[in-house]
Amino acid sequence: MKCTAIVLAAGQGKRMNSNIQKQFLMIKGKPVLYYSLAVFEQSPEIEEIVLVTGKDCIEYCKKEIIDLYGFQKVKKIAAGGRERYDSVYAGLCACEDCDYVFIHDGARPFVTEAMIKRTKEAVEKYDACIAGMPSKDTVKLADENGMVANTPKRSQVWTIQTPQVFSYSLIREAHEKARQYDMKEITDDSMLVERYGKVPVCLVEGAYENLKITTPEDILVAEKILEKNS
Ligand SMILES: Nc1ccn([C@@H]2O[C@H](COP(=O)(O)OP(=O)(O)OP(=O)(O)O)[C@@H](O)[C@H]2O)c(=O)n1
Ligand SMILES: C[C@](O)(CO)[C@H](O)COP(=O)(O)O
Repeated sequence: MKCTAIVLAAGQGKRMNSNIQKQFLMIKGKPVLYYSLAVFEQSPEIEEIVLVTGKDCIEYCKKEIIDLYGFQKVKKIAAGGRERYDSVYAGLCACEDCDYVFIHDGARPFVTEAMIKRTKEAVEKYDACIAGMPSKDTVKLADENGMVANTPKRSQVWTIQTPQVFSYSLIREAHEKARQYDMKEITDDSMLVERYGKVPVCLVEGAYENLKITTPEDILVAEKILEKNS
């Protein structure tokens, strides 16, 4: 079974408020994007990596990341799109003969081999699975006036991460279908399978450390995690 990782690095990082896109910011001397690529590169489960980045960043990624760190499994670099789902779709179109696809945010440097193994086992059984963790906080749903509408039971609330792993045909078809409609509320790939995929999506343990670098304080947390793990 051929497993391909699509690593997303085409976002603008507006919430980071930095003139360098967050996936290229340095943490402990290496770009954020390096860390997840290195885990997929080393993983015996992953045969190929498709990197998705901005059209203007393809040359930079080739020279300063893929060649510099010697990533052999990055077989394709695709140009991403305006929204995350456009970039995922570009990645899916660049995959060749792939059975399972691991979709991962390049802005999440702390994916691990254990997560890859757990999601691989789950996808073989269910065709669709996503990494996440039970919510540590109570979550409220708000109404349009900023008032509390509802409190879901915390034991049923998970915060969702990547990798999100699917059988290739299932996620490709879900994306094709969704592209016929308004996708503005779509923030992850699981939502497309939930709507169009007709199979339940399995939740798999990720890690609280598997944070997405989103705002400036996340860089400080990421540095601390790297120090602890080194
Ligand atoms: N058009 C896009 C938007 C996002 N991403 C990627 O998807 C991941 C998660 O997205 P997010 O944290 O929302 O990144 P940005 O869109 O870059 O951030 P922001 O929303 O703050 O602009 C990141 O690795 C980002 O590079 C992408 O490849 N293409
Ligand atoms: C897919 C995702 O990482 C799940 O948490 C996330 O939804 C992508 O980024 P965003 O911050 O929601 O745009």
